[in-house]
Amino acid sequence: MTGSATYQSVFLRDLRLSTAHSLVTQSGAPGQGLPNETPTRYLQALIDGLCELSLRDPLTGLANRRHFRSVLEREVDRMARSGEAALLLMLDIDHFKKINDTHGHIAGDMVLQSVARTLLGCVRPMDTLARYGGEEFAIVLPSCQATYGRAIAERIREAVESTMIRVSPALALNVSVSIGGAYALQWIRSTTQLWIERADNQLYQAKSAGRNRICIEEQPDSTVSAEEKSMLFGPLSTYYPPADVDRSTVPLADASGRHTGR
Ligand SMILES: Nc1nc2c(ncn2[C@@H]2O[C@H](COP(=O)(O)OP(=O)(O)OP(=O)(O)O)[C@@H](O)[C@H]2O)c(=O)[nH]1
Repeated sequence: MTGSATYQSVFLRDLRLSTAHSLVTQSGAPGQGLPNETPTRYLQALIDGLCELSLRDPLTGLANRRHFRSVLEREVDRMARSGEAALLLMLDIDHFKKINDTHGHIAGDMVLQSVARTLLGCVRPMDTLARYGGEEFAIVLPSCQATYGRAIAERIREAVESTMIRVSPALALNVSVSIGGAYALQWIRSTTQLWIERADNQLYQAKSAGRNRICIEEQPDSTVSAEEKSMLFGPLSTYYPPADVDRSTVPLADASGRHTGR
């Protein structure tokens, strides 16, 4: 569900360039001021604008779930190569149904937009913030040391809790969020699905423990031996150094983390 927008059936025969033009110019996406010096430049800008739109959640303007999943895939890949820690936070607005039920769906939408703005103010340009579902948001924080994760999540929790949201001239609301977090493990090839499940599991615990709180998965002990590491990384290589090469100087893994023998 994506807010209170009225959905109409779309007939392919009715789709016109002018429809795409209106969509892009009204969205605030890049390409909003479409250049018209040449047809090629115009069409390229229009396509760029449509591509940008396809990655965004229409209500909040944040990355949508599909885009977030692809960012997460890239992050898992990048992390397997660089070995830098990355944190995934899943956030859910507490008792959001009550807001809809008490103040109406439009007020609920305004709360979602306000929380999105608050979250945007808490993250770095390199982080990706998405609306993951109805009242659920997700943030992936690359290069995030384990010691900082809780402090960042706490800053986010406090920022949401302390923001008053004016939904009408006579009414301001404030909401809280529960946050679950998990680090991608540097020495195990994680999958995005597993990573999300681990963070979601922490979110569930934050909700169960009373809401408006943070649960971050303990970092498992990563001081594994070189031998354990070599068993964890990929298939065993068939490469063995020639007999005259000192085997102790041959690296266990290449720059991409691929096992190279020994
Ligand atoms: N206004 C609005 N409401 C939405 C949207 N998407 C989902 N919702 C509502 O979000 C509510 C989610 O309610 P629940 O899943 O019961 O969760 P909750 O009330 O926040 O309770 P807890 O998560 O357990 O604290 C439902 O009432 C949905 O209708 C949206 O785009 N706009």
